[in-house]
Parts: sequence; C-alpha cells; structure tokens
Amino acid sequence: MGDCDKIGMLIIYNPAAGQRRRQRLNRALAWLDRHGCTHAVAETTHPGHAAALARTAAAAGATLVVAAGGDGTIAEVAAGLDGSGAAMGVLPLGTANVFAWELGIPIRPEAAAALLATGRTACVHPGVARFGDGSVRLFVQMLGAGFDAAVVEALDLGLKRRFGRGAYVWGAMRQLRRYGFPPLRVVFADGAVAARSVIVTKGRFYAGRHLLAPAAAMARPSFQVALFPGAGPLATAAYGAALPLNLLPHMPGVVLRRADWVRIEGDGVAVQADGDPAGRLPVEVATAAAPLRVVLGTGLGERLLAAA
Ligand SMILES: Nc1ncnc2c1ncn2[C@@H]1O[C@H](COP(=O)(O)OP(=O)(O)OP(=O)(O)O)[C@@H](O)[C@H]1O
Repeated sequence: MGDCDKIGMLIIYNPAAGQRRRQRLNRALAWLDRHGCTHAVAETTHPGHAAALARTAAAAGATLVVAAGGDGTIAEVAAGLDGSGAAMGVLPLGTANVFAWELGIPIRPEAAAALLATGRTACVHPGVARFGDGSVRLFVQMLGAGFDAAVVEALDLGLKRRFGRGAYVWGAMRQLRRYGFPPLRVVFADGAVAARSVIVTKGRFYAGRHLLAPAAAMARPSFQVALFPGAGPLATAAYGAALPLNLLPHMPGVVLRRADWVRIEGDGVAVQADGDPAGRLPVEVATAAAPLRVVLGTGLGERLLAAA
C-alpha cells in the first residue's frame, strides 16, 4: 500500500466519546493493519488532551492526525493542528457525529478507515469564538447560545454514556421546564436583531443528520446564523418536533442569515461549541485565520472502500 506508507498517521482516540466505542476503534485499526497502513494510536486521558497531542504530533511532522471520537474530539484535534501543515482525518466514534455526517465520512469503522487511506484532502474553514473573558475556542461544526447550550451544560454524562442521543432528548425535556429564555442581542455587520436562541453553523446538519441550514457549505469561509425567536417551552418544543422532520428551517419566525462575523450578547447565557460547554456570553464569532485540510476523496481509498 504505497500511499499508506507515505502517511505519517497518528490516531487520537477519546475513550470517553460515544458509547462503548473501543470495539469500533479496533475494527478500524484491524482494517488499517490488514491493508498495510502504518499508524500510531494515542489515547486521551482528560479534556483538552486531544488538542495537546495533535499539536505535538504536527510539530513532530505527522502528516495525518485522526480524531477518533465525536465532534468535541474533532474540534480539539482541529485546534491542535491549527496553522500546521498536517491534515485531519475522522473515525466517527461519538454520540451525534454531525461533522462526519456533514462530510460524508462513513460511520462503519472499516469504511472510515478506508477513507483515511486515500490521503486526499479538501479544505474546510473552522469558526473561532472569542469570549468576553478573553478565552478563544475553535469549532468545526456549530456553536449555540441559549436553549441548546443550557441542555448541553446540564447534560448528565452518565445518561449520555448509557442512552446516547436519548440523553439529549431527556435533557431538553427537563430544560423546557427550567430554562428562562432570556433575550439575546445578535449583532451583525449591518445591525442588531433580537432572538431567544442562536445557532451559528458551518454545516447543514444539527444533532445528527437533521437539516438546520440548507444553504451552509463547509468549503466556504462564511457561516450561517440561525435565529430562534421562541421565548417559551411551547415554541421550543415545536422546534424540537420539527428537527427530525427536517422542517426546522421552515418554522415560523426562524431566520437564517449568512455572515462572516457575528457578536452575541446576553449576560451570562450559556454557550456550547460542537456539543460541549464552551463558556458564557458575550461571544464574537468569526472564521479561523487558517483553513483546515480534512481527509475526503476518492482514488486509493475509494477502491479500498469498495473492498472494505
Ligand atoms: N479521557 C477523557 N476522559 C474524559 N473526557 C474526555 C477524555 N478525552 C476527551 N474528553 C472530552 O470528552 C468530551 C466528549 O467528546 P466527544 O464530543 O468527542 O464525544 P461525544 O460527545 O460522545 O460525541 P458528539 O460530540 O459527536 O456527540 C470532549 O469534550 C473531550 O474534551
């Protein structure tokens, strides 16, 4: 497998992602071994570790660093590779795996491993969030302020482990009774608007493969801003019901705007990025200075994919 030999591949595995994913990781590794793709594996031991491992690997000359986990792991690896020449691959082992759905990365471990063997990449443009407290965070898929961030913040990690995406549904039902829906001010380059929840998204999908922003395109440096006016549990429950039907973008009052900069204000309101708690408003969102190369594509991997 000549192409595989050229790839200095490090796989960063988050054992806390998803539910019982080690077996799926092993299936991907076995496929790479069978096809002569040399690789090293590093396991994370704490939040933030994937970013540090990716940064060290890129500095040491790794050409391909693979995030084996969910969207949070992918965002950490992307942050670690920021500004380096290394490309990022994905083995989807998370709960929602939105980024993988977005880029057409197969969920089946053998097929995802075959895609890594292509070594062919395309550029995406992560977003960067700058918080009022000075902290900065890269995100690859989406950032939410308001209701969804409150759900993420209060999520019971034990339930998430056991019930996966079901834990989010349960958490959302609990927040419907508790969340106060404070008003948010959303400042665009050409003026400010009001909303009760906001999702800034690089991609089309949300919470899996559910349509949120049909006009979004990962290959563009801009993003879509979804504005939700609903100020109470009824409107929010209606958004939740519309999501799996792919009707959320068409719900009354929901507005989608393309932007390359936005500031969201609302004192102390929770913010989530790529499904993990990220901080509190205010936050400014823009496009990261450097694009990120992500493994996609055809060629060797496609031929191997057929055989996987
Ligand atoms: N060894 C570890 N122990 C505990 N937490 C970890 C460890 N390594 C990484 N993490 C944290 O685990 C969190 C969840 O990871 P990730 O988002 O990849 O999985 P997920 O939430 O199951 O998937 P998704 O975001 O696709 O729904 C991340 O915030 C990451 O920082």
